[in-house]
Amino acid sequence: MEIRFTQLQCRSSSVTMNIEDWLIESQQSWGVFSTEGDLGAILGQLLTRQTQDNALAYSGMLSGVDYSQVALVSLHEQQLLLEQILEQDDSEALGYIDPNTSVYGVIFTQCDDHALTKRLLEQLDLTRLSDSQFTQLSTGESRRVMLARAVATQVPFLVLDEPYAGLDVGHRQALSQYLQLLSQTVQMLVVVSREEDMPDWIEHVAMFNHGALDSIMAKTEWDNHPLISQLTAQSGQQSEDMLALIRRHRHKPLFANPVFQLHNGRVAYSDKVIFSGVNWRIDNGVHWQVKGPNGCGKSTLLGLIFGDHPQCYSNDIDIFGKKRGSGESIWEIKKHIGMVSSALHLQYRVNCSALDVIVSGFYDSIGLYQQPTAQQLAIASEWLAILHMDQLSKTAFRQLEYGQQRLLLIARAIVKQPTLLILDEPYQGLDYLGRRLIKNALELIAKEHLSQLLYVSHYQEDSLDSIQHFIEFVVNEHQGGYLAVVTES
Ligand SMILES: Nc1ncnc2c1ncn2[C@@H]1O[C@H](COP(=O)(O)OP(=O)(O)OP(=O)(O)O)[C@@H](O)[C@H]1O
Repeated sequence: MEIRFTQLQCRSSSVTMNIEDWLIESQQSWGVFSTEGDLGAILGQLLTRQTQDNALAYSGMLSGVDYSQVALVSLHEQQLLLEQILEQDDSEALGYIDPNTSVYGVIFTQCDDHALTKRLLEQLDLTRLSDSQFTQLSTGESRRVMLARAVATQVPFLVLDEPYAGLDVGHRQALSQYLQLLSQTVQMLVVVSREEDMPDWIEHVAMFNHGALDSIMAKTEWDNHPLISQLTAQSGQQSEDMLALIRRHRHKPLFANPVFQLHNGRVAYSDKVIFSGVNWRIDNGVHWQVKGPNGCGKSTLLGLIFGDHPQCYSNDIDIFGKKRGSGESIWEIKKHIGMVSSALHLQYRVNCSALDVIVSGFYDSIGLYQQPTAQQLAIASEWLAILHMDQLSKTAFRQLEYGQQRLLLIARAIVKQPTLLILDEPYQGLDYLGRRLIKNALELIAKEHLSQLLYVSHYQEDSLDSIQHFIEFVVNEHQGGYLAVVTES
């Protein structure tokens, strides 16, 4: 497909995309790097016209696209599929699991071809999850299923918006090799917001700065581009502003040690043990990073702390000086925890305004059902200004882009300055600047002990200097599943 953008302008809620002239020649694959705004979402929508009734308006010219021959992989698409399955889920009424919603099913329905489905399962390391329900997968597992689904459509052009988001190091490498092979037969636009996610095999890079196509270059030229260091300095200032806001509203909750303790933790689903023999003690003031490959149980472990995992009562847990299951109120515990995760993002399916989302952090609610105080509203408005979202204060959460939603959920978690701040892959969907901003802010929060961090990220570059304690899941050779090793650096 030969696609040409000429004097094209297109507006989304985060950014206005401007392209003077860009030619994607037939059989070329491109890497797209964007500093700000959800460029992947805009390009994806333009090239698929996926929302025909509500197609994204643009001025200028876009020629050469055969919309029916383009498939899109994005976090937004993933969220939509999950929502769709959850809404239609009548497995309880049916008394059996709908085969179309298994991993195999969601891929097979795209191609109606058993041999291709099996091949994709193997190529994307999904064979062992073939019968699992799509809605029960971990973040990295779902990401790979979304890729397999797109490839299963067998269209000649793929838009991959942040395809590496949520994948562990091993799966990122494997995916890069897989995409390189695929690029021999399928054209791709690979949109990334992390420098190191730009695939080595990509030959052409389009660099967008503040929404405008800034330059087109060979990959070697891009590797040494000076824009990156300028951007880093810019986001540093914004994070300082954020910290000033947090410091002003500082308060100090006190719990005796240990803040949390898990004795011989174990989580299993019928025939499958996820982890066992996990002992973990969290003391005051110590920040932790949870590590391990996709599917090892990181989110599950954090769910045991937060209290929303069904097996938290079958485990021996002490939290904030109380034994879990001893009649403690779950709300009393949640009051001291701020949480950001893909599961929470999926749960946040209410249609309140951007401002209300941040305010809801004071009440630990999904949506806002109480009359906030003037002070709470003022703090939430300051957060919106720091996130450059003050114009969107009244915009409904669900109308915002995935990355903007994620920024609001991060602010929602931080706003009450919880004792424990649980950040389970917080940067998913954030653009380059958003990620820098949040990472700097988290580093400062940790350094000043404004909250105690429990942190998950698969990227080495996301490591926070203030985190020196690690709990890492490794394969349990003897008993199956994973066990956890605690280390200090
Ligand atoms: N209800 C369930 N039934 C069966 N398996 C489940 C269920 N819920 C979760 N799992 C499995 O539990 C495992 C652990 O999931 P979890 O989300 O904790 O992984 P993770 O380490 O956070 O992974 P990632 O790095 O991909 O985010 C996954 O393999 C997932 O498929």
